[in-house]
Amino acid sequence: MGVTKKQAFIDLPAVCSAGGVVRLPGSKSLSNRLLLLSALSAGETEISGLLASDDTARMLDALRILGVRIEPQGVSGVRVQGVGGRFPVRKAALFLGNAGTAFRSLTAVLALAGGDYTLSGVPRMHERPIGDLVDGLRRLGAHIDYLGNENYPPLAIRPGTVRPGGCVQIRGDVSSQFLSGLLMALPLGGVETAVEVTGELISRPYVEMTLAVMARFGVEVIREGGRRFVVPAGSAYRSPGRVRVEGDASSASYFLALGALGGGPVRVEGVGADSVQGDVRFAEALAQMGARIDVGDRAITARAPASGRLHGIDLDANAIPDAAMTLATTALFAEGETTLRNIASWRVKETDRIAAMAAELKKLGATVDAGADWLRIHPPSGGLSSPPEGVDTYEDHRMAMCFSLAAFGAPVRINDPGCVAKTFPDYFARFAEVTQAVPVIAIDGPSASGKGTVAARVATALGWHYLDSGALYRLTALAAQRAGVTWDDEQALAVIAARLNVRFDSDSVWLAGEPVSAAIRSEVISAGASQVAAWPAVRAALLFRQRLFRRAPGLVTDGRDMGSVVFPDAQTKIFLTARVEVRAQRRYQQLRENGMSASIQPILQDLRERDERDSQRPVAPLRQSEEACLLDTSDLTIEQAVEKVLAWHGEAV
Ligand SMILES: O=C(O)C1=C[C@@H](OP(=O)(O)O)[C@@H](O)[C@H](O)C1
Ligand SMILES: C=C(OP(=O)(O)O)C(=O)O
Repeated sequence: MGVTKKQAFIDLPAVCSAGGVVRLPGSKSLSNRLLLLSALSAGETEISGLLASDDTARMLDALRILGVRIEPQGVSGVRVQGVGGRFPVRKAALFLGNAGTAFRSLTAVLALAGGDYTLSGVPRMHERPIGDLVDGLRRLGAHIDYLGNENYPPLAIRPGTVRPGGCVQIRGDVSSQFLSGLLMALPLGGVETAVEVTGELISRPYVEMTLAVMARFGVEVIREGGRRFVVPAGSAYRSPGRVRVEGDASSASYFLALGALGGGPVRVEGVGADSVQGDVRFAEALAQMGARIDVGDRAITARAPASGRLHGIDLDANAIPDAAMTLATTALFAEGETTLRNIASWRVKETDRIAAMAAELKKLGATVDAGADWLRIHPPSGGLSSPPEGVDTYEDHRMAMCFSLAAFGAPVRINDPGCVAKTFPDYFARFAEVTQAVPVIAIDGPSASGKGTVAARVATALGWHYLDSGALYRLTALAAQRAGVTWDDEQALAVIAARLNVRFDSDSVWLAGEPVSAAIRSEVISAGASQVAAWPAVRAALLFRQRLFRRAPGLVTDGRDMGSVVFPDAQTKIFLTARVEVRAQRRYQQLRENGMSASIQPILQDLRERDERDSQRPVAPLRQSEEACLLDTSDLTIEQAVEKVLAWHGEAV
């Protein structure tokens, strides 16, 4: 289940359990720090386990433009030829996307580098503050101009009279990346410089990570209390030769949550107890919610609580701003409310994450309260609702990944899923590997083949849900007729299909509160259904609607494109047919039993024409897909056909 960058949405099936092993992609924060310090070092550095994503691509591109030689090595490694503190290219324009870790650190480094540089990013990057860092750098004598709004990128950096030394103050309450960037840049000055943080220092573990990475490259920053850091005279980066990037602890959070929600165990490999990433402490928060967690040296495992259900928590999440987002969607399934505090930085990340999270959680039925720096989630009382318009992701990779967890409650449509490329391009494929979707038996076949009768009986036998997908097309035809819309008006029909107010119960179909089981079976509406079903816009409008029927414990569905288009991942696919003469005979008998007069010839003729139309139409034509088992019921009773389907299903599980 991969996604492309431009894909409008991905429909995640409802998930009933999760378990397995995930080898984590490299840490974004470590990858970009290691790349930068390798480039600034004397000597060559081999980095393995590097993250391949948009954020690291922006850093790699920038360093190459600055004249750093970087060659790929193996599957996920690079060899970086360090420049010994001086970039060969003294004038360049750098585009840094929405990579905070690249933008902030390169601003600091280039401000002390003595060249002419412009730094820009995507529109959202230009809304993410950088004033506190620029102020700190200007105090050191850097020459930086704002090219757009004051205190925000894009920036122009010119050679200044930079005199590191003494003590420079920097604010730490908007982003820790300002302090991290400044600290990483100061060894370029060569003289002792102290940095003093004013205001609160948020996201502190990321500063610890910065100090750990600098130490690995030979620069030991001296700490004096919690807010003063001294970069000693004569500090210079030296390559450690080889470094390996840990797995990304923030990316681990989604899979650990899956383990906690879906039974588990889910084991993430690549981070563990000795990690330098603060986000490993997400596992503790999950344990507080009741999950069973094992933290090993290089792996973490999560399982659901013995009681089965997580419970809400009240947490100061300042130290784990990224992974804390995962708690917000995990909270949808917890007992009681969850409050996340001290998360003001969420407002200036890829989007205003407090506002975005609140808006989308509400769409799923949660009650949400939010303040300037906190968020409280009350899980939906009557089960999750799944908005047909999809969950919006605000060009924020973490929104997309967090909301994949909603699939534990209902099928969910995630809009713009390609935004995960910022840190985890194959996220959805990995998600599919460790989750077990609610099973589907998809029965496709031509008109009057008996597939509906067989499917409904199989559903009853298994205690599963049943979807007669053809009924949705019939309902669209009927609703259109009632609204005075003709069956050739594709766009108007699509609007009707999207807004169908329909309810199925055990033996009736309801349209806008009125029973219509008989009305939708009339010959006129049957012909209308076939006509409206040929319109691509109608099929698109009904796609998610059909997928919404996939709920635990399972779904049996019949139609024309159930196995090929609507549920391509169905566990059991059947193409159910019968000779056209047999189908005509069955339809004839059915009509007679219902007291209608009928003769066989026109029925036969009509079925032949309908077969032709259904198999020739350009959108979702009726044909047996390769994986589908062929069930010819010409010489079978209904009971025999049902038994056959159940037997095939038994083999598939
Ligand atoms: O230094 C880093 O690598 C990061 C620091 C954090 O940002 P803030 O310090 O802005 O909270 C975090 O959210 C970001 O994803 C990565
Ligand atoms: C805040 C994030 O990114 P950035 O490094 O751009 O700040 C993030 O990855 O959640």
